[in-house]
Formats: sequence, structure tokens, C-alpha cells
Amino acid sequence: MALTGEMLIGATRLRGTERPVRAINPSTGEAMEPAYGGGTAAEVERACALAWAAFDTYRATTLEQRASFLETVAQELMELGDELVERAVAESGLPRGRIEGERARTVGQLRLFAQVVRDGLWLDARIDPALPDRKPLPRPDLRQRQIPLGPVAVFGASNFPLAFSVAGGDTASALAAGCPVVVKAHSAHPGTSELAGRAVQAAVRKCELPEGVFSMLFGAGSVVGQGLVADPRIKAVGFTGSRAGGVALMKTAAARPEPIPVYAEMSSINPVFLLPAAMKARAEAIGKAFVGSLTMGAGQFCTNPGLVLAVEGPELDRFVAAAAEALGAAPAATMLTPGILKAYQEGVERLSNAPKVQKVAEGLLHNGPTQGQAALFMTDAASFAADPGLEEEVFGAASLIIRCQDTGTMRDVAEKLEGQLTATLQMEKEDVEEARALLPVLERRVGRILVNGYPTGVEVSHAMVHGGPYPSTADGRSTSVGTLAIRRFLRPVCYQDFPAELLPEELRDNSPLHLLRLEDGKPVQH
Ligand SMILES: NC(=O)c1ccc[n+]([C@@H]2O[C@H](COP(=O)([O-])OP(=O)(O)OC[C@H]3O[C@@H](n4cnc5c(N)ncnc54)[C@H](O)[C@@H]3O)[C@@H](O)[C@H]2O)c1
Ligand SMILES: O=CCCC(=O)C(=O)O
Repeated sequence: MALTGEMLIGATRLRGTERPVRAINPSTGEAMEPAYGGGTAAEVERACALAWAAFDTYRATTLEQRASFLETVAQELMELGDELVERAVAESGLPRGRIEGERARTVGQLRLFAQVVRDGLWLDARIDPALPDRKPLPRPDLRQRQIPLGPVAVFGASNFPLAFSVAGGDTASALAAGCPVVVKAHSAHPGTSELAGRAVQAAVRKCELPEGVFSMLFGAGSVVGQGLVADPRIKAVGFTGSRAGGVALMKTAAARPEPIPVYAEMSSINPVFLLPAAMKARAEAIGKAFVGSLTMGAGQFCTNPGLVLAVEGPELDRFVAAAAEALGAAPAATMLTPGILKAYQEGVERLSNAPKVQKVAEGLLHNGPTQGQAALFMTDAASFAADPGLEEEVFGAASLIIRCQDTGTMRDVAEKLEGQLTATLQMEKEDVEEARALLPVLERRVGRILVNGYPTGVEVSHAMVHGGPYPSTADGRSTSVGTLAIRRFLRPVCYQDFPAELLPEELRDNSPLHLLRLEDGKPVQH
């Protein structure tokens, strides 16, 4: 498919007139064709108007129609074949195997949401039958279901050009909920975005849905991004990126005459707690595996383990020696964009110059135009507490070890950490009491707690939580990965004393949908 450099507004394609961007191949430094002109307020207006016009028709689609639409998007993505993979590799600098895995994850999550839509549990149908004879007051007939919020603005993320981008998790969950989507494509991978966007556009056409179910705009965050979030027809936002970007969108959304939810996934340093018996038993193995997780994808994961806590002593020395050896052999890796490399280098510089922080290892020297060199630092708990800057995410393969006097100090540090996506415990049976004591602190601070694993590599499933308290996300009550992500784009409506013919199918006494419903407080399968 020839790339055109055009935006997708409903069923049409349109060249943007604002300053064009070209993708830079980060492996070679070369600018790639075609140029992508940016959108203006007029295109934001058109995409939002179409999305709003499509909303009532789209949300009225049957469960089967909507599920089959999601499956068609997955199919269209797969039919792009190698072209999608090659373009994503070229635009991101990520290896082919990683992009192929990401494509499988992307189509897998679309198909998983299709199953979720079909089973209808997300409608959360509830019926409290009328109690006309109840004293002192009768109870009315009350029936509740979830409905979609309305059009959603989705910001493609730079670091997952497929799974967190145009047809990624935010788009899949919003479409599953019944919300039209307007994507603000990320300028780092415009060609990948065009291909994925055209796959979604083709699926809309094939499934005979209203054209406004999906649009995709290129352009500046200040024009297209801000314009979308401020538009009164947009009712929610999905975002993965920088803390500054996410916070700017939260402010715009909160300042609207009608504020809307922003589900922004921003910054997390994902602490790893090395408990004493685990360190005694396998400090070297932990050190080596930790470096594998730290350097995966040039460290450009929001789940990257950027902080390690352990009790000082010979076991920690063994861990540091093993990690330093592994890191010392880690090749420099291509980062997504020159801007992301620069931010990473500045972060490493900041840690290198911080008083009481010691560099314990660095990866192999870079030899490409956009390559980042891994780095490992160490400090003590008091110095960490004294310098809030040490807690800032360094997006890339850099991590900071905190030497603690004892496990109580590890808990004290945990207690003061900002909200995180994940926390990891490396532990043995003998560490159970220490882990038990840490658990309440971690539950208050993070969205996912892992034992004897590493946080990178998020499973797309029903029980997954990829979220956490601020600033890891804007709203810690949600997840952006896994089927629970659909809830972000829904809200409950209650129908009181409705005649049967006016009720939605899922709430009728003899519903043809055969859903599991909560009837008078009890689950009933029809
Ligand atoms: N935690 C994570 O998962 C994660 C992922 C990617 C990037 N980052 C961080 O973000 C930095 C920059 O990377 P990036 O370009 O991917 O993220 P970014 O936040 O700068 O941009 C993401 C998207 O948001 C838009 N945007 C940014 N600021 C905006 C604003 N004020 N108003 C409206 N729209 C705005 C951009 O145009 C882009 O489309 C990285 O160096 C890294 O620190 C973090
Ligand atoms: O970068 C954010 C997402 C991380 C992720 O999905 C993973 O670790 O698999």
C-alpha cells in the first residue's frame, strides 16, 4: 500500500496544511518519506463532528456487530503483512522480533475485546424489581446498565508503535465500549500510524458503520492534541507518554465547561525489592535477570525497573557485581527518537552529577546516531530521601540502587515513593514476613505487585492492571491494558419504572441476550 501522508477523517483522506513532519529512521538518522502535514483546528472540528454524529448509531450496534468490527480491524492489520512490520521497525528502531510480537499483542487484544463485547458482562446489567407492597414506601422498578461515554481522543504512544498506538489498547477498549475514536497520531511513527489507521478505516467501511467511528489526525500537540481534548464532543481521553504531556492534558480537560476524564499513563520507576533470603540464595541470578529487564527495548518501557532497594552487605555486593558485569556487556541500543535519546542522556547526566550518587556500571559505548548507553547508579536511603529529583523517571535503560540499613528502611523508602505502575518482590519462603509487612505499603502505592518476576512484558488478560496512583497514571482506579480497560469509557444509567418496550434489550425480563445479570442483588444467568 503506497503511503500518502494524509490524515483520515471519517471515510476521507486529507493532506494536512500545517508544518509537515517526516519520520526519522533512528537507526540511520535519515528522514523518511512521505511528509505528513499537520492538522488545523478545522480538521479537529470535522473529526469531532463526525465522531459525535456516529455516536448514537455506533453505540446501538448489537454485541455481535461490534465484536465482529473489532475482529475485522484485527484481520485488516494482519493483511498489511510485512509492510506494517517493516515500517514500524524503520520508524522505531525496535527489532523485528519485538515488532512482530507487538503486532500479535495488538491483534490479540482486539480479538480479546471482541470476546468481551460478545459475553456482555461489561454491561453490568442489574435489576431491582418493584416492591409495590413494601412499607413504609414501595420500591420502584430499577434497572441499570453501562453505556459508553461518547467520542474518545486517543494519543498514540511513541514506545509501542502498534500496541499503544492507533489500533492499540486505548482504541480497542474505547471501540469495544461503543465510543467512536479520534486518534492523535504520534509524529515518531507517522507511516506506521497511517497503515494502522487505514486498516481501521477499512474495517469501518466493511462493517458498514458510520464513518465517524474512527478518524486520525497528525500534527502538533498544541493544536491537534489540545484541540481534541478541549472539544465539547470529546468525552474522554486515553494517553501514554510524558508526565508533562499528560498533566497538560489533565489541566485542559479539567478546565472545560464540562470536565472529562483523562486516562493518562505517565511516569513510573517500578521499584524492585530484593528481600534478604532471596539475596542470600541467588543474588547473582537476580542481578543478571534484572539487567535483562532493564535493557529490554533500550529501557523504553513504562514498566522499566528504574529503582532497586536492598539491605546493604555482602549479598548486595554480590548483586551489584553481577548486575555490573551484565550491564557492562549490554550493547548500546537505538532509542525511539533523537528527543527521547536527549532526554535520556540528560537524565543519566543528572544522576551522574548528583551528590552521593555513584555510577556502578555502564553499558557498551554507543556507535549509532540514536543509541543510548545503559547505566546503573547507587545511593543510600538518606541521600535518596534528601533529593526528590532522584525519584524522577529516566526513560531508558538507567536504574538506581538504594542501599538500605535494614528492611524497615526499605519499607520507609517505599512509603514515601510516588504512585507506581508496578512493584516487584524478589523473595524466598523465609522472606514471607518481610513481604507481608511491605504489602500494605505497596498496595497503596502501585497497580501491580509481582513476585520473583520482572515488570516489563505486560500480559493482556482479564486480571491485568496496568495502572496505578498518580503520577504513574492520572486515575489510579483504572487500567490501560487488559479487558478491565473497557470500564474507563463507560458510565451507569438507571431506568426507573420503564415500560418493557422502552427498555434496552439487556434489561428486559425476557432478554434475548441471555446475559448474567444481578437480579435483586443475586447473580442470575438467563
Ligand atoms: N512512561 C511512559 O510509558 C512513556 C512513554 C513514552 C514516552 N515517555 C516520556 O515522554 C518523553 C517524550 O516522549 P513522547 O514524545 O513519546 O511523549 P510526549 O508526552 O511528549 O508526547 C506524546 C503525545 O502527546 C502529545 N503532547 C505532548 N505534550 C502535549 C501537550 N502539552 N498538549 C497536547 N498534546 C501534547 C504529543 O504531541 C504526542 O502526540 C520521553 O522522553 C519519556 O520521558 C514516557
Ligand atoms: O510502556 C508501557 C507499556 C509497557 C508494557 O506494556 C509492557 O511492559 O509490556
